[in-house]
Amino acid sequence: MSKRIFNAFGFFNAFSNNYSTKVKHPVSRSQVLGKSLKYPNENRKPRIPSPKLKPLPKPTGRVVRRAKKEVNISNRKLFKQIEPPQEVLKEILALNLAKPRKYKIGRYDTKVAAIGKKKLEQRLSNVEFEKDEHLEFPHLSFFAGAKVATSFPTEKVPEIAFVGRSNVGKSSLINTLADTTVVKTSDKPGLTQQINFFAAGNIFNLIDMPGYGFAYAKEEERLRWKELIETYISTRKTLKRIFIIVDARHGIKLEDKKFLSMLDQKEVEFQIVLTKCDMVISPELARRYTLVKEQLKIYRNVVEKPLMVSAKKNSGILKLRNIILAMVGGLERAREVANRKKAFMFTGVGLPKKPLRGIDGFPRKPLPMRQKGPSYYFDLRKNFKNSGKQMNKRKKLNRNTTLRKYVGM
Ligand SMILES: Nc1nc2c(ncn2[C@@H]2O[C@H](COP(=O)(O)OP(=O)(O)OP(=O)(O)O)[C@@H](O)[C@H]2O)c(=O)[nH]1
Ligand SMILES: [Mg+2]
Repeated sequence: MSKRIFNAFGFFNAFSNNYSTKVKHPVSRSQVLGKSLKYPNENRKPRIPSPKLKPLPKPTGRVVRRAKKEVNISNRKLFKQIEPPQEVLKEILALNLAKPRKYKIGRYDTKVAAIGKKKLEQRLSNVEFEKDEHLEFPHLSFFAGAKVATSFPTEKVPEIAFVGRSNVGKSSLINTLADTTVVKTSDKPGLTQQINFFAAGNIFNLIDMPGYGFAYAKEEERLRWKELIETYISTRKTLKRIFIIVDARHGIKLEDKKFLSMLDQKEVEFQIVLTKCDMVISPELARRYTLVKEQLKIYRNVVEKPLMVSAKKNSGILKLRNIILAMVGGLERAREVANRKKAFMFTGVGLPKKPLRGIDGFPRKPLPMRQKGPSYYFDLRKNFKNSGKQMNKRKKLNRNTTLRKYVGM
């Protein structure tokens, strides 16, 4: 019996440190008083419990929860503890960057969402925010693709490169930036498999790189891309800046860190751009921005603050555009063209429908408006239309091509 009681005490002491709400008191009263569980009717001499065995105070749920929090704190919880800065929230709101919150209360959705936005606007009304100037970007055209370092084009004009993990949105960002669709994009990682050179007028080049990290391509192929990127970065003299594109949902990953360390070694300046911001709600985005800013403190070659953009919603693009134009010395020309375009919007005169590209890639000064009225080509088209019935198919086709040549259809 003494052995059993000894065991029971040991058990009790073990539990007294690690208490849980749901576990009952492990030692029954009968055990403490010396009654056998096997033979409950057997009367034994009751033992006086030692003063150490006083019943413990009942643990509350709060105590248990606090103890757990201190032990297992996940990265996600740490991330949630970051206080979103007011000026960042204001910027996100002003640029319409983030994803709108979803409210699951039926038909009152939009109303409640609007109230939420209004409240946020009120709270941030006294926070200062600098607006970006609207500038025109020169015409973008593909002129070279390099799979090996020997096929890099000659170094003539300043170059700006876009690098990042696969499928992060590098190609989409270049498209939105230049307001075109010349760069191919895909939702499958690994579409861009060579270094693509795009000429922005004859002022500067934009470089679309293959991604690093996971992609639908062979391991050796990906290693080759990585080497190609590194060669480009270390040998190119005209390279002005590298924009590291980071997914705003995931932040800086291990591959990014390795790449940034490599840039630090090679003394190349870089700036971070958080993209796909339209897929994150505003407090999360503000937290992500703060965290990224903090993580960048260890790198020497990082320049300026990270940028937040959404290629899909075309928000936050102006700032990136202005930084690039300022770097390559195209700011004045871009401002002039933008002003001309603005004047056209007000008066309706000054610009032709299809922009005519000048030597610098910006739309050139429009030609004088043509006089309205029946022209030679107009009459030509009319004649063809009427006489079409009598013609055979081949003749008709031939005439149509001639017509197209004249009219420019
Ligand atoms: N919602 C949203 N989707 C985006 C944004 N930018 C890119 N995407 C999408 O992300 C996918 C990948 O875009 P890409 O531009 O091809 O990505 P990439 O970095 O060039 O990819 P690789 O060439 O394979 O390295 C496409 O499906 C895009 O539509 C964005 O700002 N918002
Ligand atoms: Mg791409």
